[in-house]
Amino acid sequence: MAGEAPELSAQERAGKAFPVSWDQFHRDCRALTWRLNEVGPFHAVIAITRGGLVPAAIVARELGVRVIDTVCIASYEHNKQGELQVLKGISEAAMKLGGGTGKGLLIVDDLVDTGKTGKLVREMLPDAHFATVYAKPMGRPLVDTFITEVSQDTWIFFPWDTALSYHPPLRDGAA
Ligand SMILES: O=P(O)(O)OC[C@H]1O[C@H](OP(=O)(O)OP(=O)(O)O)[C@H](O)[C@@H]1O
Ligand code: HPA
Ligand SMILES: [Mg+2]
Repeated sequence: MAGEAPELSAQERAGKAFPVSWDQFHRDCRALTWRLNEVGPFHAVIAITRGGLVPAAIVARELGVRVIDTVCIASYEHNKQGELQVLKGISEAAMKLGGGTGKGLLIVDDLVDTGKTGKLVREMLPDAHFATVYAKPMGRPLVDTFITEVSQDTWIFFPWDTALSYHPPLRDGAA
């Protein structure tokens, strides 16, 4: 259909790799907080698990927010997206802090890709501020604040999903 991104195979998606180190991730989260500090204050941070837990901890620490809640959503099996499953909704206490619509609440996730996860959480908290560290073009319109945009066919490798390992030289036989 016109205007829609073509379906990419797992290999194509994994082809353009964007590996992120712990150091880089921490820096990017701090940069995100600088921007969010202009928008707040926030009553609470809502982390979209699991990927949003790490940036939420860093952002909450920098902003001095001590109330942190989770919305638990699963959809990807490796790099293939399936049906979205809400495993746990937002707590009543956090809902109350956001006046039922999310006003004054900060939703944090590691990234938006297709935007499906972000859209679902935005529907739960329409007046909340939604921040991610990274954004791909399809999901970008859903995010209020982010730090780095990567292309739709890039796969971001987070430090908690990776480990240091041997990488063969580019030129055949150079090892
Ligand atoms: O914009 P979308 O295409 O919806 O994708 C973005 C979501 O996908 C990943 O979560 P995932 O469902 O893999 O779960 P995880 O956070 O537990 O790894 C990521 O952490 C975002 O939450
Ligand atoms: O690029 C990505 N990297 C890691 N997890 C993801 N979930 C959706 N897109 C991505
Ligand atoms: Mg996630």
